[in-house]
Amino acid sequence: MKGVLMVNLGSPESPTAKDVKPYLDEFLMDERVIDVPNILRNIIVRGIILQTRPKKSAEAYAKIWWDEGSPLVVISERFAKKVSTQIQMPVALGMRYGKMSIKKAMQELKDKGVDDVILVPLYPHYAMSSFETVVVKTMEVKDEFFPEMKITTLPAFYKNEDYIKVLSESIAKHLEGFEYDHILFSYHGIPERHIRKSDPTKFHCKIDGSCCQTNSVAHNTCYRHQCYDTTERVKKYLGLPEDKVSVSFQSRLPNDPWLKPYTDFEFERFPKEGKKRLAVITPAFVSDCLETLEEIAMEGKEQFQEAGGDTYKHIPCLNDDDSWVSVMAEWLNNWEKTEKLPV
Ligand SMILES: C=CC1=C(C)c2cc3[nH]c(cc4nc(cc5[nH]c(cc1n2)c(C)c5CCC(=O)O)C(CCC(=O)O)=C4C)c(C)c3C=C
Ligand SMILES: [Fe+2]
Ligand SMILES: [Fe+2]
Repeated sequence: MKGVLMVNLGSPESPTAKDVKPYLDEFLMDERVIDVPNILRNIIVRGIILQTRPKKSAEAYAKIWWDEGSPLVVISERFAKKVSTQIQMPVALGMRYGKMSIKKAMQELKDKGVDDVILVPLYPHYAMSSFETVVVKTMEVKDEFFPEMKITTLPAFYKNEDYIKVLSESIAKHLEGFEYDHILFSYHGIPERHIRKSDPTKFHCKIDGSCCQTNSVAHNTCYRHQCYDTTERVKKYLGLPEDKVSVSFQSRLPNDPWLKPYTDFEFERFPKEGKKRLAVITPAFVSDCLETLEEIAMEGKEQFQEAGGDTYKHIPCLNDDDSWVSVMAEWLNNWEKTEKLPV
């Protein structure tokens, strides 16, 4: 019997340094997130980052935490539940990091008689630190604990027409009545090195956009290409003027060059260029989370207004929007016809 395994990133158990520390430890010790040799990763993560970051992160989480728990987890649960009412197979939700593990979710499916799993990484774009690590981890869990299970995966849906339509229409709805000078598409950043590592041709990706018009298999795994592609498609769908839309990348750790332009630098720049009414959309995430609710909706607004900006609007992620739920249900109900990740 078929069943659906949805996987999102995960969150700490509570917004306290005590719970943030083990969560960040598991997350940042992932070799696809901090991709340096194990000994060096140990030094960077355990010797440096985890010495101070858990306290700072816990304070940030506390600002956005809901009575029901972490927004990312609660929203993912609502989404999975709504989708399950529109399809004829069991749905389980797992997280790549933290206590709501992929193993627990797979066990839940197995207990319901599922042996044919549709894996849905809840990321629109492919990155080794998001989509790829979910697929690899799920395969490891399958091989170790559920060898009899078959797994097929929904590919990154960044250019899928149904997705672009619901994303665009959600943006349009939230923009109603908001006069803006500019719309910023702010995506989660990744180190530039990750783009080169994910390029199967090893020479295509130039990280400056000059390669993106040349057809290449590299685009199937190029996070930067896919972020710009989503933006172009939404721009076209909504007929947004070229000069009123741009892309940036948020959230980075020090030392490495990360994808540019950096979102916080853009917040400083726009008011100086007369762009004083700003809307920000965060399409790397399907669910609102720390990175959108704190970094963009709170910190970003403050940075923009301190730099001379006037009105500011963070457009929510798709979350458990009914049209988005219907699109996902449609993909799953028509799984035979839905595009699958090649194995
Ligand atoms: C090397 C570090 C990181 C990479 C690479 C990275 C990629 C990446 N992350 C997401 C999605 C999310 N990240 C979130 C939080 C978060 N991310 C990093 C680091 C990297 N992410 C850190 C240290 C944190 C924690 C924040 C903090 O403590 O300061 C979240 C939010 C989680 C939540 O509970 O709300 C999401 C979602 C993607 C999609 C991605 C690659 C494209
Ligand atoms: Fe992240
Ligand atoms: Fe490219």
